[in-house]
Amino acid sequence: MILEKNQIAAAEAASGKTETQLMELAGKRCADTLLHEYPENDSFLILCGSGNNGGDGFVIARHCLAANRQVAIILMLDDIRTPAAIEARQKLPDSCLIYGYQELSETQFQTMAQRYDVIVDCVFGFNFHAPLPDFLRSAFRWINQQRLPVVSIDLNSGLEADHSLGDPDALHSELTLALGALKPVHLFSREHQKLDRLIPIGLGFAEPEASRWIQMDALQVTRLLPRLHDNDYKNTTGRLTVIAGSPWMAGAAQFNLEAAQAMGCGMLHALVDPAVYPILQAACPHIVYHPNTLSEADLTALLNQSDAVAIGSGCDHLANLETVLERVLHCSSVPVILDAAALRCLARHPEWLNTPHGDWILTPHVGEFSALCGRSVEEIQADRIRCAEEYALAHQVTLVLKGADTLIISPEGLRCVNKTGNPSLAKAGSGDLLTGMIAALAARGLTPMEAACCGVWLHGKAADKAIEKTSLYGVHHKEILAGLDAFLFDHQKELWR
Ligand SMILES: NC(=O)C1=CN([C@@H]2O[C@H](COP(=O)(O)OP(=O)(O)OC[C@H]3O[C@@H](n4cnc5c(N)ncnc54)[C@H](OP(=O)(O)O)[C@@H]3O)[C@@H](O)[C@H]2O)[C@@H](O)CC1
Ligand SMILES: Nc1ncnc2c1ncn2[C@@H]1O[C@H](COP(=O)(O)OP(=O)(O)O)[C@@H](O)[C@H]1O
Repeated sequence: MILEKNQIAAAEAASGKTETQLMELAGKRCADTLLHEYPENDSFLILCGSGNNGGDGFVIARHCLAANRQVAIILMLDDIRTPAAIEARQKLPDSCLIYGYQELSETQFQTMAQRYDVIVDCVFGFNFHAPLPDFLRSAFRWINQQRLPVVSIDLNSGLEADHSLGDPDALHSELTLALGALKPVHLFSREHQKLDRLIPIGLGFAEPEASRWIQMDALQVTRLLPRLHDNDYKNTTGRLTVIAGSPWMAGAAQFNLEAAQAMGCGMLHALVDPAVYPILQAACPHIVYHPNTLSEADLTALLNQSDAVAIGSGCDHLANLETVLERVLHCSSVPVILDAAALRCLARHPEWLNTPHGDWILTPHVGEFSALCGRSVEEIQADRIRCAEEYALAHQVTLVLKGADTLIISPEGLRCVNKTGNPSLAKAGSGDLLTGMIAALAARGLTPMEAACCGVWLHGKAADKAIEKTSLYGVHHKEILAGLDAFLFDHQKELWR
């Protein structure tokens, strides 16, 4: 379950518990987790803020003291502002060591931070808004530089709940305990590398009725995957046209085609530069090839017989890419998946986006997205959700912003952050496989958002399966496709009707 900041109050009210009761529950469960995760003689230094996140810290301190752990609290901000936190502070035993950060010298703070085994970060929770005040920034920067073990409660202090990042000096944690539900920022843990491990702490919240967040899992993906029927034949199992590859880059087309085939696409056509045709014919003999110099009428006829079109992977040296792309974008009534060179071409022709168009799925990595939206890579990475959403809504496209935590946004603003995959995918060619997979799913009749979410999830899952048998270094396209096949084989019964 994912809750945005403005949905939390409703979840809290629907739980039937008061703020104090929720804090007691959260604090107890966090303390139990800490006591379980860290050995008996480990001590805790709890950094508390002025809100309820700080209140959680007081409850945690009380339970850790009761378990005979060595505990000290540092009040990082001057006042305690919320009634529940004030109440939790009052319940602390007199024996609890409590210091005010402003009263400690820098050296005293640093000595304490190093003397305790674990720093528990209860400075800011979901109501933090960047930037960090300077006095905290220097403390956080120092803790991060020393790589001290930090456990963050709910959110790493300095991260913003609804955005993909927050302040660049947000605390880095080795463990974060997410309270009640995941917040959007938790989904970007690999992308911003602010936390190593996440444990959700349940508080009995119910799923919100309307959510913009789509969560994919094996069940959801197998529910969406097209079924094969006994009487199917090649034209009922997805007709896909792939426009890919060019001299010196034949492999991209091969990867598109092999991935689409592995995804069950029945009829594959490929429009390619004649120079790469002999290579592709040898690698993928089951495809029907056409030269990229096809007449306008023949290209239109080909598009009319397709259920989806993929264009751009490895097309960097395709002489007439611009003409072909313009034709595809304006004549095709079926979903078009744009990758790599097609995205760069689209960036040079923003006017194409501003005319009414069909279903387009754009699959940029952050560099390609930077060219498309005119923002710097740093600006996008600092707020991937906002940048991607503004673009998808303004241009009415399905956007697949690739990366370690690929973000998918529909033209209506539905969002999905993918959690499958691993760094074995950080290799040239991985994106070409993804394009083939999404395109095949779109050709099989999934909506653009379904095809994108399913394709990205399966691509990551295939890589996760691949590293069960091959080293991270050694995974290449064959191992990924074998991983995909292994997943589909596991679900064979559900896919055959
Ligand atoms: N319902 C639940 O799910 C449960 C929630 N629980 C816990 O409550 C937490 C949320 O608590 P919260 O609402 O009190 O906010 P929290 O983030 O602790 O602090 C906000 C304070 O920080 C301040 N502040 C913000 N930015 C700042 C800045 N840049 N620089 C300086 N100050 C800044 C801000 O001041 P303001 O901006 O409003 O003036 C305000 O005073 C949540 O994360 C979880 O841990 C659990 O107890 C139980 C169940
Ligand atoms: N560290 C990672 N963890 C998970 N997925 C990754 C990681 N690095 C790359 N990927 C995925 O691999 C693919 C790489 O695509 P791209 O950068 O376009 O490469 P290319 O075009 O060379 O094939 C994307 O789907 C991306 O999300």
